[in-house]
Amino acid sequence: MAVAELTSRAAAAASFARNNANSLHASQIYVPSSSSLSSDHFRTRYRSTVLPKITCSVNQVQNSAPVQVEIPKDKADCYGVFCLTYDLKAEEETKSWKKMINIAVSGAAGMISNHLLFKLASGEVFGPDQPIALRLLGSERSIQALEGVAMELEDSLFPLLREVNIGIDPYEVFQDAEWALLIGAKPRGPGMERADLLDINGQIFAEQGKALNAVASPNVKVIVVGNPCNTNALICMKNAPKIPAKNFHALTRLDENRAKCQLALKAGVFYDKVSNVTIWGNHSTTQVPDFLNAKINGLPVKEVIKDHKWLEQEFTEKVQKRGGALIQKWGRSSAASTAVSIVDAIKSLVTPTPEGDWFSSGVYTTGNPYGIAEDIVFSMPCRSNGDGDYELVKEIQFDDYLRSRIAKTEAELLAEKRCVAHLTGEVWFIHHNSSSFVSLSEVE
Ligand SMILES: NC(=O)C1=CN([C@@H]2O[C@H](COP(=O)(O)OP(=O)(O)OC[C@H]3O[C@@H](n4cnc5c(N)ncnc54)[C@H](OP(=O)(O)O)[C@@H]3O)[C@@H](O)[C@H]2O)C=CC1
Ligand SMILES: O=C([O-])CC(=O)C(=O)O
Repeated sequence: MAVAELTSRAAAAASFARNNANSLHASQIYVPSSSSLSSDHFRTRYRSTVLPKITCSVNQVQNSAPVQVEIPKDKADCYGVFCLTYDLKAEEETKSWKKMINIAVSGAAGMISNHLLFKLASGEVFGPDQPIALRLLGSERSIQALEGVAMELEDSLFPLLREVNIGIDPYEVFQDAEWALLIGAKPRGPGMERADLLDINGQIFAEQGKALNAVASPNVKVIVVGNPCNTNALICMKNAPKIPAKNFHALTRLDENRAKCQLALKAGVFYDKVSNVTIWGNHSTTQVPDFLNAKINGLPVKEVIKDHKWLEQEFTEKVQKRGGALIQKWGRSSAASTAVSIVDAIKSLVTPTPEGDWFSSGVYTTGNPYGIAEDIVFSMPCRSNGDGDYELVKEIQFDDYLRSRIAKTEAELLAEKRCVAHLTGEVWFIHHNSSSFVSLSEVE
């Protein structure tokens, strides 16, 4: 296709391309054969009496090894308009643009991605001067659909979208990723809890953690969306020891947004008046939407909403169970609002947090100032100066109610962690004297 045939928006893309000719060649990755896994079996045992809520059915597990796949040369091909390479010379409008960033998205043919990818490509997330490359991960079952996604991206003529790669091998697709948005995972259906997905989805995040460790940018920021997202994020992090633990997030921003909406509704204000909302803990029905520290119009929520029983019961439960309520209505889990909340989560890391406010994210607890158990991924209040990193907020109040609720969600995450010991490299034993769980590190 000649540049002259492009429309004006695509022509703008072409002008950028001339300026960045070296990096502009997108490849579509077709991998016909499935990955090979090693069969290094070992056994892990669990006792349901200690952990009644989380039951693990994994008795025999496979250790995954790096995916070994060969990409036949004749199959390597770039995708449509993203194949175009241009000769040099910048045009005026692209001169001030930033260096392109690589964004990897798994589950790219799924419902959430179908909303998210177009927001990323539009510039809404990283800004109107930030060109991006999308690296889309699918599977053999979704490769056709992924091509459809790439076609729609092509047809949208986004000036900032410079490259699109699609593939089914995370070791290819995650190459040099600076952001990894890990969405691909089975969603729950009606009547299920998110933790019921651990057996099915946990392995995905072990494999993808290894791939990120091997090929992504060393400072890649990882947002895990696939459920149960906190423990999946922990699995991913443990399999990627070269990447700073602080870079891993589990998406709890949707819960924060839901909490803000319910508080606004009750107080009769627009939701932009609600701030300082923390979701503590797990993205599950034990999560704790914090109304003690939250504010409406700058005032403590408890001063504005006097019905404290409503806050403790109806409000809390509504936020905790919103995902399930939506599944009952839709027959599938929330997708559009999840995509919006992923956008919010990224923007919170790449723009400075407004003075005095904070945002929630599921992050690694080691070194946390709240006394929450170490070595889990727990939603906590964060602030960022906009460089992609964050700090935990120190000035937080606790009361007995908040502490007891936090303890419950903490216990659930510790139980989930034990269930996935085979995926995090930690092996747990039942101590023969005390009948309690001990980890290998405690035995040694
Ligand atoms: N943290 C949060 O706030 C939220 C998290 N979620 C979670 O996000 C995940 C994705 O949701 P959504 O995009 O709606 O789901 P979809 O079913 O639309 O897409 C999920 C994608 O995951 C991949 N996948 C991997 N393993 C499986 C499997 N065993 N069964 C089915 N699909 C699989 C598939 O892609 P492929 O074939 O290419 O691998 C599929 O396209 C789910 O786990 C869901 O629970 C949803 C809403 C909110
Ligand atoms: O409820 C689900 O399974 C999907 C989800 O995580 C949410 O909507 O919060």
